Amino acid sequence: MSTHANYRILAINPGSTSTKVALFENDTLLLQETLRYDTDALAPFAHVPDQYSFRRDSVLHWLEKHGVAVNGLDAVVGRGGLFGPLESGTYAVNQSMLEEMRAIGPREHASNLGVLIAREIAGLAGAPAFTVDPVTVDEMDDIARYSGLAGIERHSIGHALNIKAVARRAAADHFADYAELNLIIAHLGGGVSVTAHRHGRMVDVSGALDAGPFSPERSGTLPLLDVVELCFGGTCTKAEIKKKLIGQGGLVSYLGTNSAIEVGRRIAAGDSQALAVARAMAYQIAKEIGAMATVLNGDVDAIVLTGGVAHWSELVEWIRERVGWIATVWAYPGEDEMLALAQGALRVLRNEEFARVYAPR
Ligand SMILES: Nc1ncnc2c1ncn2[C@@H]1O[C@H](COP(=O)(O)OP(=O)(O)OP(=O)(O)O)[C@@H](O)[C@H]1O
Ligand SMILES: CCCC(=O)O
Repeated sequence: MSTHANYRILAINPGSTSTKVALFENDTLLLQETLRYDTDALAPFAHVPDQYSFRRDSVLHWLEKHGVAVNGLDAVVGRGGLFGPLESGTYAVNQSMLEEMRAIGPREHASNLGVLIAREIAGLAGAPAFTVDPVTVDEMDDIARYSGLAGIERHSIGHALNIKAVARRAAADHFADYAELNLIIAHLGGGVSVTAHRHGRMVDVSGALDAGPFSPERSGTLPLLDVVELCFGGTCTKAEIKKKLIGQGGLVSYLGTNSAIEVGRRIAAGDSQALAVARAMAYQIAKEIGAMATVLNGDVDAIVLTGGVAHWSELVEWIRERVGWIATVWAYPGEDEMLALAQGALRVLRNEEFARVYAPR
């Protein structure tokens, strides 16, 4: 029998067109929904922080609809956000975080709203607000920071929340501790992050937004001089170029869809272009995994594939064919970021971990 108290935890995960909400009792899911917003509903907001009240109200309405009393919550945990670089862990939401997440500018990202909404609802509940493994978790080795041009550094931006949760889960499933293993973990979602983990630290990250393999909707690394031409060719604005690279790159640019499921269907129907592009995406992912093997000096216990695209068994096989010689490949398809958020909060509520304090570096 458990000796723990029971904790009610609300988890909030804002994505570009939806906010996922979930209510947990400890790590048991009680309710979950994806609150989807029409393009029209978000269109009036010029900047991500402008969506704050609209999204907060949608979460409050959801709680009301399900008869969930706000003052019965023991913690609220929001996904974050493009903070400055920080260590992996659970953070108590503080003023520095709120200020950074309210800022308008180049670091706007839908997940920035997670801690803002969490802090306000936690305030109503008289409960703590947390965030867990934000997208800027940075445990990179210093050597990995060099880009090749003084003044520009490589940065650690990726799917840290799911990657860290899967790392712990995969290690436990194989009777090991994450801190004992050397792993390469690739999150294959709308964006792709390929990461090297040395004994529990994520020491290199391919860069989910602007580098690494192409993905369903991102271009990844591109030939630089062609990008310079694109920027100064006079045909696109800065915002259009960013959108081309981040929302309309990868599968979208080649095939007009960000759905790997749709690409699989086209291949099954004999579409040779879809097959060539999908094989190229697998090739680039495998190549980045190979690069991460060198980061770990070839001492790799396992390669872990996760995220929605890891459901695609054919693509997983194409990757395995190229990297299987490095280490065994474990597939953990999908993601459970809501559970990862709740578990991060729970570790702190149960005093298994301290809540970290964010201070911009
Ligand atoms: N069963 C499946 N077979 C093939 N592809 C799938 C399957 N399920 C989901 N996908 C693909 O996974 C991709 C979305 O992955 P996921 O849900 O992890 O991404 P996301 O949450 O939108 O973005 P990100 O993970 O970058 O934050 C889509 O291209 C989708 O078509
Ligand atoms: C940067 C990682 C999260 C995302 O895909 O936007």
